[in-house]
Amino acid sequence: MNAEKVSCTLPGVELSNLTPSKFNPNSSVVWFHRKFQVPLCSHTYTKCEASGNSGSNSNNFQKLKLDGPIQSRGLAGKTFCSVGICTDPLSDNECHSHVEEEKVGVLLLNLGGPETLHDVQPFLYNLFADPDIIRLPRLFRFLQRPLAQLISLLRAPKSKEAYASIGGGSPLRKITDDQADALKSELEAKKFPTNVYVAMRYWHPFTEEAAQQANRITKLVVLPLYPQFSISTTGSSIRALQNIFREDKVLSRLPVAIILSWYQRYGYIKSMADLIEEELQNFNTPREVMIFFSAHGVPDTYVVDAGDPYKDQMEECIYLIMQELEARGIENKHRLAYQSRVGPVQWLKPYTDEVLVELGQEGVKSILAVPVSFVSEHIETLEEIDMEYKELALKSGVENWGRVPALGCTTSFITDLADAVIEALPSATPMSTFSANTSSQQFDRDPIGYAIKIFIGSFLAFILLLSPRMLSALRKPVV
Ligand SMILES: C=CC1=C(C)c2cc3[nH]c(cc4nc(cc5[nH]c(cc1n2)c(C)c5CCC(=O)O)C(CCC(=O)O)=C4C)c(C)c3C=C
Ligand SMILES: [Fe+2]
Repeated sequence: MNAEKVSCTLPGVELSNLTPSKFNPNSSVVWFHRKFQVPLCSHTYTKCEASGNSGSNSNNFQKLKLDGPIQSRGLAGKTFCSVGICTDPLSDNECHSHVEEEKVGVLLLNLGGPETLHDVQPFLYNLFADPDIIRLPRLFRFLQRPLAQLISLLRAPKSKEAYASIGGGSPLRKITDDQADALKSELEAKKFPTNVYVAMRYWHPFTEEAAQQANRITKLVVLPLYPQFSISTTGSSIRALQNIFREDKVLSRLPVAIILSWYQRYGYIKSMADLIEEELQNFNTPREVMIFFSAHGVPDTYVVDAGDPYKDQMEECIYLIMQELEARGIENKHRLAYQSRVGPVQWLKPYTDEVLVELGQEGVKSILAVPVSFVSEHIETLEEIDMEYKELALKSGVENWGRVPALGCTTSFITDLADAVIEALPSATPMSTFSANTSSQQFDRDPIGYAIKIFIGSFLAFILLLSPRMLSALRKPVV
């Protein structure tokens, strides 16, 4: 493959083999995430730049001028952007000699889910105790754990009901284990023997357990099972990893390559288009079906204040899938909406439930739902989409409903993930060490002060949570 190469060095990080998306082919600018110290797709941030680069969006990102424009390139009619990872697979010979003496590991990052109904409340506690999920101002961070305790207790009955309706637990662990096995086999078939580990953020096997297994390897590729980057998902898991790696003598020196997002990879886009094309055939009049992408939402402030690239990446992802479908002569109408909001704040709009009602009222008769932020079946596909949204759509006048399955272990998809791992390997460097002031560190320094804060925090959280608005928001349908 002959890609135009652009390379440039920042202290500790080398950017090489950058390939831009068609959105920004002549740019010589790459946006660099301060916190993760990893370069991100240049095109994702063109909007920040266009808006004068003065908004709070730019806070987390640092602009890096390259020594020449990133050249656009065509690859079977597609263009890609995989800034931060090497996008040029090495030739077979090179790959061989490069990796034979290494013991390479792949760490799959995922959310995790309760395996039994008994696990639901502690799982919810872990989720809400994550400062990347409930983002409190620094002054109120001491409220995090008491708030998590209260919110998880309040939400648990509703969540348990939902998990009960899909068989009493989340299928996420089993599916992720299957994906890990499939990826390992695929990498072996490509002559890249690796160990593949699973690191869940909020349930077993926890990130800490997985990281310990990575102790015996010489190079690690971190691959989130989220196609698009969000602070609340990939960002949170990487923060957890960085905390673990910083504390460990061996891990802190381990060369690591992090794939921040891969929604723009052609293998993924093609696999999604294949699923959609196949599922459309189940309708009597496929051309009249509305392709309805439903993405997991995040609170608005993530994007507006914290510069989360999630929304931009989601929109580009949908654009790329629709381009691929158009290239196959499929020109159906499509919509994107965001599901699974929780709590009293505003989330990304439009909301899935509201759009479904609108579509029904507008006379749309056939809808194909496409879950797009996740690659496994889970509670939000099996319960929220298949049960709640389907019922809502049918009640609103829609007559024919279908849903695209999650990618799971689809061969073309796993093959592409394997390619992403191989391409990322050359960019592995020891993880950067940024300092995070976690509450556990605070406990170590000042246990009495910490206990007082927890007590006051619990009290304030209790009052806050008893407000009628908060109560009803938390009891809203499943997330
Ligand atoms: C890209 C995917 C996801 C984003 C972004 C995300 C953000 C996010 N989620 C919550 C709150 C909850 N999420 C819950 C479950 C859940 N979330 C995702 C994915 C994303 N979340 C998945 C795949 C799952 C299901 C896991 C499983 O068990 O199958 C839950 C628990 C379920 C429930 O009680 O409704 C909560 C709560 C927030 C607040 C958030 C962004 C800030
Ligand atoms: Fe979620």
